[in-house]
Amino acid sequence: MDEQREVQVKNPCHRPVFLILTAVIAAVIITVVSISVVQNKHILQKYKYGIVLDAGSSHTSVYIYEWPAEKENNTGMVRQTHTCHVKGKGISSYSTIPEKAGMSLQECMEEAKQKIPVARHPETPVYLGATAGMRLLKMDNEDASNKVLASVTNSLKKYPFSFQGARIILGQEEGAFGWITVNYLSDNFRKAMGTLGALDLGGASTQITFIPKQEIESQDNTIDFRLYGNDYHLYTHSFLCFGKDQVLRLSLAEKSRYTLDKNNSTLSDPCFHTGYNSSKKYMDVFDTPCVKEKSALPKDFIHVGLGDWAECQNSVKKVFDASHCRYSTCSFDGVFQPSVEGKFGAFSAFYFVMDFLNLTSGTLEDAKLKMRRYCSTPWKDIVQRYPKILEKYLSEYCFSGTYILTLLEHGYKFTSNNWKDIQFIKKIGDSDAGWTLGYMLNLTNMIPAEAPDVPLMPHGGYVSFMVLFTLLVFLLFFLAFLYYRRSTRTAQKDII
Ligand SMILES: O=c1[nH]cnc2c1ncn2[C@@H]1O[C@H](COP(=O)(O)OP(=O)(O)O)[C@@H](O)[C@H]1O
Ligand SMILES: [Ca+2]
Repeated sequence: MDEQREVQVKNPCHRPVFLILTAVIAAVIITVVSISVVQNKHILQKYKYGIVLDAGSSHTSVYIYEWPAEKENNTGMVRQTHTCHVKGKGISSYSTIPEKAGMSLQECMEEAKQKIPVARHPETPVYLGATAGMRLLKMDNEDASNKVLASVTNSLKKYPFSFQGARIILGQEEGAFGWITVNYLSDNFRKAMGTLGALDLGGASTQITFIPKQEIESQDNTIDFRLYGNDYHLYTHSFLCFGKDQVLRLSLAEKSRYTLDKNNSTLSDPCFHTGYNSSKKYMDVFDTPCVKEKSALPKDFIHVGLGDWAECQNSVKKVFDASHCRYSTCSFDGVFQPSVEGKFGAFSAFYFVMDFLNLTSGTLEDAKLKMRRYCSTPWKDIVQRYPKILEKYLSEYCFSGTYILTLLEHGYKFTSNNWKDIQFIKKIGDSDAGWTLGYMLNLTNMIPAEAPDVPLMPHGGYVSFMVLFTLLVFLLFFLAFLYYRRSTRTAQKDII
């Protein structure tokens, strides 16, 4: 008995008080750690979806976006999860059979139904934005353009989503929302450390948008945003008829005035490869409001290539009218433009063409040299080298590349010095660069004017802090206990 009592005195860990204390501390640690892990962590990650149809002049694409429901206002949370390219041409090509415009969207919309969870269908917004092809159709035949819009509206209403409207967006919106997209995806709004200008090239129009250093002298070219607590004063301009397909028509129309042969049936063109020879129709050139002066081309003509880059550039330059400007500086056609400033993202056809021609890096001089070489390559060699590329695209790359270099250098006034500031991009992360994401973010109010309140520390940091803090408390208890034990032993020894 005496021995047992002695052991109990020697080993205070067996004291009930100590055991209870240890249990309480352990319980406290487990509780604190569990609470910190669960706190702020969402039990189920729910996703929301949005669908935007980009009804371009050449074709329509359907984009599906996804974002975590509870992080709606955090920048960079929305990503593109699926893209569907509608078969056939753009909706404006259905002007004589408008009912087919709506039908053309069915396949991609069925695909969207499969991709988005059924439970989310009713709350998923669907937007259709039509760009320059429909702007031109409206100029030409407003009734036809209304019928095409009615047809796509009817078709989209039949799906279980929340249809939010089909409309022709303004050129300024196309430019500004493209700018929002590239800056949102680059996380520039949160960082607030400078923004990326946006250059979009389509088939029927082209847009330039950036924050200039100079004052914006024309009201038509300004657009203001307040995003995440910062004010942005943008310069933007959309050039209708300066998309690459319309400029090709303009330049063919121009050439037809002086290069037709005696029989008026052969049109010689320095922007097409030697040996290229294709039968085309008068309508292919003149059936557009962009070509104002209709000339003497016959109903059918032969388009013949000359493969001469320098001559091609001379002919393309004629498309830019630099004869008048009522501001301190202009790009072309009397449009005000301040000096280009900062870095730019150039996407859509800027990317397709420059990527194909291998011109997405290097100097402006390199690009010109490569173009000279490429345009002088005979057509039969080009066809042999790229057997898988669609002939329509392939035959036009010499023209399109020349047009892009001329637009950037002589139109927007980029120079050899700031050429490197243009980045040719298709995607940023998973998402395509283009106006659609910015359009949806704006319409769903997903970029707030003021920066949302953020917790003091991120979730991971908060958990680590709580764990370390609890361990520290535990250690202090332990040290206090050691100190208590040592002092009781010393007291016992003193008694003995
Ligand atoms: O793979 C490609 N190579 C070259 N051009 C392409 C390719 N894919 C699309 N494009 C071109 O990109 C342009 C897209 O224009 P879009 O249809 O968006 O017109 P818009 O923006 O003027 O309304 C068209 O000129 C189309 O031919
Ligand atoms: Ca476009």
